[in-house]
Amino acid sequence: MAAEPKKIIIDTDPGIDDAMAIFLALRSPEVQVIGLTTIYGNVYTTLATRNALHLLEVAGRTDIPVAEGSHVTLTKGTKLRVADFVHGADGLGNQNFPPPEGKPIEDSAAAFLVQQAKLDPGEVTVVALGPLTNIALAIQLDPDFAKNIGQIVILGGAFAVNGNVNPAAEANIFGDPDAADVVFTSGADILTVGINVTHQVVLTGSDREKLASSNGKFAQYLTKILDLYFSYHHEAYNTDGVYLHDPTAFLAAVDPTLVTCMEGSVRVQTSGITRGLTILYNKQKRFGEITEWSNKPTVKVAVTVDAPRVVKMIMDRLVES
Ligand SMILES: O=c1[nH]cnc2c1ncn2[C@@H]1O[C@H](CO)[C@@H](O)[C@H]1O
Repeated sequence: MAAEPKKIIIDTDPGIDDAMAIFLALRSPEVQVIGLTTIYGNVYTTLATRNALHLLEVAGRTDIPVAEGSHVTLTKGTKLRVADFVHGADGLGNQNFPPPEGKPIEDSAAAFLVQQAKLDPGEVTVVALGPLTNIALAIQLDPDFAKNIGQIVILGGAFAVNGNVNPAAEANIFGDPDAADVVFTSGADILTVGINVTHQVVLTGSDREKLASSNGKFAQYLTKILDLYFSYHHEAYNTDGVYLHDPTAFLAAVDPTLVTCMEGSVRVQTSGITRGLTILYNKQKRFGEITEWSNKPTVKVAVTVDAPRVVKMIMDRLVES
């Protein structure tokens, strides 16, 4: 008998690769998407909510609730960095889609996360695709959240490689380093997939052509919005291909055998020129003194990925009509 689908909540800032991950999730029999929560990152939170509702309408899945997340960082910062130069002013490749008809639910993202984790302790997975503010707020709102939530799979960090905002920091961690440090040290069951891994998972120009020639609804939609993402990657990285950040993190939540991990404590630099830097203590040295990593709960950090298998899964599920 097939296992019950895993309940997941996607915390998202859509976002072109977020749209891919959401559609992929809706095509994945291993999971049941029980909600989307929104956050700033690729766009501001208001637009993230609008895009989340829009994507569910495109998919014909308006039964899935959307809970709006924080408009400010954990420390109430309002100077947010949004990546409209990557995703377009509308977050979805400047396609001028009509506004959604639906509305978010009354509960905030953090309240929704707390409530769902409590309803089904140990059974809900959060796939966090943006800055970690909502997750940190949930941890602060309910001391049992870290214990109640099944697993938190994070797209975030740059472990022993350069960042994508600057040489130190990856965009999601840079978006709210204080929140990230709260989440990594919370004791929850955490798997983080950083750009050290996602930069190995590339959708090529010829993959995009395959999507374009499929009659599938998602394939057609994604072909349109991917244009801008390709141009950005061409400019920034000189490649004819795009990094599949969010879909890779989602698939790691579905099938952990797609990645291999190291386990240790992760701390985040919250100030100075390396703000947003993620450092994993790999436990190989027993330090003679107490450090900021000592006695912190451990998390899993993805270090290798079966990129061909990930790309194939993404293509198979999105090309299908
Ligand atoms: O150069 C960049 N600056 C900011 N965000 C980026 C950049 N490149 C990609 N992303 C976005 O940030 C997440 C991965 O870090 C992904 O959502 C990706 O689309």
